Amino acid sequence: MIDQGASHAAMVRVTELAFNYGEKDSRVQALRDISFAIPRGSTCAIIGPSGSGKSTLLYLLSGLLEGYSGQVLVDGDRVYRGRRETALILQDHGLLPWKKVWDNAALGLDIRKVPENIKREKISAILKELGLWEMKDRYPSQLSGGQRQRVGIARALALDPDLLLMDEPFSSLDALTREALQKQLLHIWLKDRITIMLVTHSIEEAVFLGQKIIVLSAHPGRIAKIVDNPRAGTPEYRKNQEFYQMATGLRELLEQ
Ligand SMILES: Nc1ncnc2c1ncn2[C@@H]1O[C@H](COP(=O)(O)OP(=O)(O)OP(=O)(O)O)[C@@H](O)[C@H]1O
Repeated sequence: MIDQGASHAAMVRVTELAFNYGEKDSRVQALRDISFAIPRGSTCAIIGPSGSGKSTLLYLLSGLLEGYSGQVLVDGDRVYRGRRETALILQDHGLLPWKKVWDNAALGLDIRKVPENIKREKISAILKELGLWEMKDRYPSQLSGGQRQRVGIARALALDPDLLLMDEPFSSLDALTREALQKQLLHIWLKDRITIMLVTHSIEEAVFLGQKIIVLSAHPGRIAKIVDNPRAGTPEYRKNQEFYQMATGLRELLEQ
């Protein structure tokens, strides 16, 4: 009998996932034997060396990549391209340079033809929450990297996602801006309890944000370890001894 209850408890459930790019001679085995479950409303960081399949895994979870073997369930259903409640934020934020901050943030709602009054209310609230209200009439070229990233986050949140997938969202930012945005993300998570999965190269970021940390190894990408990190998401964690122990343990694992 299929255990429906167990499937639904997890927001994301991946079982024996494998994925290759290309065919025959040009085949690249990107992922193999990947199994994990992410509880609804929790956070997960995916970390691993270059080429270990982190981005590939995120694209599979978003439904952008198909042709995998194994099972990928999102909210109990087989993953599919265009799931409305899944938001994917890529490294370049995907902002349109010719549109102002307001219109960039509203893009997803425009595509979905959301009525003007609802759109206005929603975008106003989100821009204010993310500290972008004063910049609503600027173009992306007139923003800092951190502000641009926040517009990308605003656009994603406007769609009321239940699953937020982020590919190295803060990698191009300086340390202080990065920490400020990490805190802002936590604030949103605590308020809305969205399930968040993010790919990162930063061990500290993974420990600070990921209640579960999936560590991948390379060639092909496999799970090296899944670490439970229940204190992630608490603002004071970064200053704590446990934080350093967790980060040191992960560093040793990645250096093996
Ligand atoms: N479009 C593609 N065609 C063929 N091979 C690809 C393609 N995209 C990625 N790969 C290969 O698949 C493997 C996993 O790539 P992926 O980008 O998912 O890794 P990653 O862990 O995100 O890497 P990085 O940390 O460098 O961004 C790598 O060996 C990569 O060369």
